[in-house]
Amino acid sequence: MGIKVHGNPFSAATQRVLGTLAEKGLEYELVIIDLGSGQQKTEAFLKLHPFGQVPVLEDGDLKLFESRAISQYLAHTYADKGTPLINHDPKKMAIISVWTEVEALRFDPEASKLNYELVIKPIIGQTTNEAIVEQHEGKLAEVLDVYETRLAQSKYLGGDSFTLADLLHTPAINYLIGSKIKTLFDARPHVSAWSADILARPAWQKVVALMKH
Ligand SMILES: N[C@@H](CCC(=O)N[C@@H](CS)C(=O)NCC(=O)O)C(=O)O
Repeated sequence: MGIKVHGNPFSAATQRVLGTLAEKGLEYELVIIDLGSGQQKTEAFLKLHPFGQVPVLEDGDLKLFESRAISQYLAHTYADKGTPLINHDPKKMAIISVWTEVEALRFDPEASKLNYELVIKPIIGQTTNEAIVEQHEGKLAEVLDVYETRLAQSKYLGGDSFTLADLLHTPAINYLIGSKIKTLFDARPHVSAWSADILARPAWQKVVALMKH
């Protein structure tokens, strides 16, 4: 039995997993879950994901949820395939882990709220709350100041090469860059160059192509 992803090509969390699979050059089947109709909350789907969200990964008899845990699993299990997203040296891996934690705990809380207000709400016919945007824009700017300093010293967040630490950011940055928040990236030359670099990767472009079908 091959790899199966239950998700939606427009979901940033699903895209994290699809981006990892693409970097690893792994074949998979994407089972589309219709989030608009609430398919993720059906009894059948709750058996795969107890919180009723996407993505879910099935690899043989292993079933996983949480996109970052799935990406970690793929990076470790298929370490010798495609792009090496982790490092076997414990110190180098620790630095990658610092930045995967920063993504989850500092970057994403701001980025996902901004994406909800600026990207998702217009799609689902709701009005953007500008006060919420302003609040999280300020917080994201503070986070990106730290990234600017880091990326002035290191080509990628986790070190000299592209790793999971960079990859996990790609879906949210892809959406943010298409919104007015792009100015926060443009104002920081190293962040701007890094974002352009990770968005141009052929593996990410494969994920983008799935949104156009
Ligand atoms: N921390 C989770 C977040 C998953 C998540 O928020 N999924 C969204 C799509 S990006 C979802 O399923 N939304 C529908 C819902 O919550 O009902 C992960 O990284 O997998």
